[in-house]
Amino acid sequence: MREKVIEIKGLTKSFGDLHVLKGVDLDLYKGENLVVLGKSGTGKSVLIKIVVGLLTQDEGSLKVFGQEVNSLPSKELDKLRLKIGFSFQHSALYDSMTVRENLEFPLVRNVKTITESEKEKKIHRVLESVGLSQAIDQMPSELSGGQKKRIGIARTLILEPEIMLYDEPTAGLDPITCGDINDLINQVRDEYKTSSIVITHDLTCAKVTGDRQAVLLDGKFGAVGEFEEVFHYTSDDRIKAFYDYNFIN
Ligand SMILES: Nc1ncnc2c1ncn2[C@@H]1O[C@H](COP(=O)(O)OP(=O)(O)OP(=O)(O)O)[C@@H](O)[C@H]1O
Repeated sequence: MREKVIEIKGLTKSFGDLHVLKGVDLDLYKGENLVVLGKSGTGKSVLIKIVVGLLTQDEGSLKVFGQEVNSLPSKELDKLRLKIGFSFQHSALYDSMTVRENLEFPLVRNVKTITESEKEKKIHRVLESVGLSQAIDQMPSELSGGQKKRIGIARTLILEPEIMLYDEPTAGLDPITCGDINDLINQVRDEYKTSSIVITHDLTCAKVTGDRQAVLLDGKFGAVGEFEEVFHYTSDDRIKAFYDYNFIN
């Protein structure tokens, strides 16, 4: 049986009278890219924030690597968080730092004992992985939107997380650059053996990167499965509408 790296059961989350998650069940399997789709405001980011511990659920269970996150002591929780890389929508590079310094930052902050040569090795490896070795001494302002996304992904990858969370990785990019980022997401899965959740509104990104798709509808996952299964054989008008309004290759 395939190993589950994240196991979510009956998760609920409300903000006052706003019931955002109403009993979410979802599993992430080792080595897969799982795409999470859903209309704006359906709670995709809330779900991801619960997974990384930025928010706490009201009810339900969240296990990461078999450990119930809520019952972990804070030291253990910190260790677990290091295994999860969160690639933000706005890659949030530090504008006053070079690419090298941006990549060094998470290492210095999170890895207590690291030698200069180990640091250099890691920086060069991730830059090579994202195809931007030549940008090492550039400032973020000198990079294109797609290059900034790549460096953002490199900065997350440098800690070698076992789980990657991508929040709208192709938002705001032209279709060609979107294609490059989609390829990179698949390359990261294969090269770093990551298990990933990809949040997107972009169905081309979903189709290209997703081993499985999960559609969040009214606080629960309405459909989970392979792309064809979810979008071509659905009888749910909400999922059909989602498909019809997207451009698909
Ligand atoms: N900290 C918070 N306090 C109160 N309400 C919140 C909070 N975080 C999220 N919400 C609400 O929860 C709902 C879901 O928000 P969320 O950001 O998860 O949506 P989303 O599906 O990621 O949307 P989008 O696709 O537009 O990013 C929204 O109505 C939002 O206003």
